[in-house]
Amino acid sequence: LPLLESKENESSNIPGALARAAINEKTAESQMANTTALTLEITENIGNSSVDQEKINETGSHNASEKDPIAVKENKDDVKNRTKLFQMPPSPELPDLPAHDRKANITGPEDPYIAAPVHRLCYENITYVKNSSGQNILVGSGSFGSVYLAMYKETYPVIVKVFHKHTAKNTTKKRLKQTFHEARLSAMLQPTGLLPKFYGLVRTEIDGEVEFGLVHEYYANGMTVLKLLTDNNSPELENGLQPDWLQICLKLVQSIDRLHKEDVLFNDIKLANMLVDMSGREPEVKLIDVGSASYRRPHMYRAVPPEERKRFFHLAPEVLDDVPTSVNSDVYSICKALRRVMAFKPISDELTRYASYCLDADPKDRPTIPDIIDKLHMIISDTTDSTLTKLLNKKDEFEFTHKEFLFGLTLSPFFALAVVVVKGLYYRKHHLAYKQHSL
Ligand SMILES: Nc1ncnc2c1ncn2[C@@H]1O[C@H](COP(=O)(O)OP(=O)(O)OP(=O)(O)O)[C@@H](O)[C@H]1O
Repeated sequence: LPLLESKENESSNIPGALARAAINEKTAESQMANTTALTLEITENIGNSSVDQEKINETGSHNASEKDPIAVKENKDDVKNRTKLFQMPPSPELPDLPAHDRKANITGPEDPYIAAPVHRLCYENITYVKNSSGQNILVGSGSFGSVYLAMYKETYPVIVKVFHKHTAKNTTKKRLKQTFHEARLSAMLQPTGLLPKFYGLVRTEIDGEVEFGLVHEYYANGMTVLKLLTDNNSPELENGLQPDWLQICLKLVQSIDRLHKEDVLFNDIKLANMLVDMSGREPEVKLIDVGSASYRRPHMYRAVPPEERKRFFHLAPEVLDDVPTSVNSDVYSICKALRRVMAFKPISDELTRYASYCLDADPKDRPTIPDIIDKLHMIISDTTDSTLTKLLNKKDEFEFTHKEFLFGLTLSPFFALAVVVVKGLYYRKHHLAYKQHSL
């Protein structure tokens, strides 16, 4: 999520590929007003009574009922704010979403940012998972929101991301805009598989606060790349094997490449914003937190004073100087992430050198993402060759021989047994590692 407030940016400032998509927002907005494409769809099979409980009518008051704790608890100010922000339709549909989100430049009602369906989920289908003391389980918490664990239709583990209420810079209006921007991007990017599955939006009540929450698949037990890198006790390492960090790096860069192909800048690339699933043959990386991402336009971070810059170590220096974000600034953040991985797991000096060179370079001299992908492919093939040779030698070194056993036996049966056990364990470890690398 944006750690800083973004500023409205003139479309004339949009560089390169993004500029071609810049449109007259006003035209698009008026088009939007006449189309139903803007309304969020309800695909849930909810009966009329649930619909009534969920809907907000034109006058902005809730159809409160005993079964609707949210409606009962909503205070007048919230209702007024929401009514002002949206034209509430007298139907089960969610209110129209503002089309003019400042982080998106849409081309018209058919634009995927608008046309991708954002499903509205019935809150009755969301059950929060509680800990032993009866509190909701908090999967994670960031500067802008809290992420809770829940079950969807009592079957699918999901997370519900709810934005923090009323901080100085987080008014109801901004929060809703932010929620809907993230919802639209998540829906639009579903076909790419870059994000965990997005189920939709739910009106929810968390710790007495009424909000719209974003509902996503609970992916990889919430294991971020950063956590995997720093947490030695993570279950993924139980089999004694190290994750294939170069593959993870490659997947990470490929994800951003794919994102750019959808005309989306991530603008907040860091290892904490990537989940990694280690359960398959290859690691799978998914992006989370597209709150700062921008569609067909750059994002503007407010200039950050030097003493505060440490907090934004992952962002390109120029964007902290009021320059709009770009493909180049995403490249900087990618290289920062790669160097961070190498700082924890110094597997390849070449990658460390390459990432450092990218960070030093002038924004326009930074390599392109395809350059980085090529480089990673090269490093992976070189490293795999040398790793395989090393592993093969190690495997052979621990291979158990009859001679050793007989020799051990002449000394002591216990000693022979100890040799068998110790060598067997080592052999198994190196054999597994060899197998993993040679696949
Ligand atoms: N789909 C998901 N599956 C599992 N865990 C998730 C998922 N989405 C988020 N999380 C967990 O919740 C944490 C916070 O999520 P997220 O980054 O979206 O919040 P945020 O408030 O936007 O954070 P920040 O703005 O500080 O980067 C993540 O670090 C991750 O551990």
